[in-house]
Amino acid sequence: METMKSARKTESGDIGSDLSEQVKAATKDSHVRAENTQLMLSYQKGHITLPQYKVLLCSLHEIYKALEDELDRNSSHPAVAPIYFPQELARLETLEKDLEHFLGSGWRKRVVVPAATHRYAQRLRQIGKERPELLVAHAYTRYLGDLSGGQVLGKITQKSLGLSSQEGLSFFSFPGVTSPNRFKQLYRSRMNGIELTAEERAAVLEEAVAAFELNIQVFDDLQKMLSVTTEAVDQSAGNVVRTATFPSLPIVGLCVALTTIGLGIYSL
Ligand code: HEM
Repeated sequence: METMKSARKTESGDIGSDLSEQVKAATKDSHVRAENTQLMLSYQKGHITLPQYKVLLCSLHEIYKALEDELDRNSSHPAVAPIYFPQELARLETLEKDLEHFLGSGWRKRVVVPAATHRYAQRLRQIGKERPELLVAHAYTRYLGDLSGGQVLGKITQKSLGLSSQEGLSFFSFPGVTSPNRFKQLYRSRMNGIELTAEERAAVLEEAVAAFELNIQVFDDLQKMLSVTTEAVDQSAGNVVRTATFPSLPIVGLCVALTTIGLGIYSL
């Protein structure tokens, strides 16, 4: 197997031959773009509202359902097994708990996601079937992002929504991970141990950039949905959350009655 020794130089120095370093370098610009989407900027300013957060949870549910279905199905694939940590990382159940908390027991019938979320989930299912070695790019993008920004975002969410307890915030909690930094190191070393041909490695790097792009598109789609309402509020010169209709949104089974959306956010 090839290990691709050619190192590129950046302002921060040698990237080296480790997959984890190469992925980080390849997605550096995409990360800056993701951080600077309007939705992420709003989130960081603490401008998230409950209706907005519910819509975000719906999209995350769709994404993690596809990601974790495919990781589970391919858990013994040589490029998946080393980075398969369902006990420590799985988010699907936490999202379901949070959705039930915020939307009630009928939440499954009330989820709506924008087209970009649907495309993201489709991509995950496609590579899970056709090129499972690319799943590492998606798992890296979501889970290492969750572990990196999760604690801070959890606190911002709690404050923004005025929640007095941790209820509804399971998504940000990783009880199986004692130290996110140490776990990230372990995860990177597992990534670095995956044997890939040069072609596969190049495809993983490309897929990681695509994974960030899919996230950016989800944020932008959510932002567009939310801005419909913002305009309505602006016009009424009030602070009341208005009814918003999104005729182009495909309904994915369940949903948030999108009758009350302000503006919104992400996760990492
Ligand atoms: C509110 C916006 C965001 C902020 C403030 C933020 C901040 C950060 C910070 C501080 C780190 C740690 C960097 C380091 O350890 O060197 C990080 C890492 C990371 N973030 Fe974000 N992030 C944001 C959005 C996102 C999004 C939207 C994604 C992808 C969906 C993402 C994916 C990642 C990944 C994969 C890492 C791990 C990088 C690595 O160590 O290889 N982040 N982020």
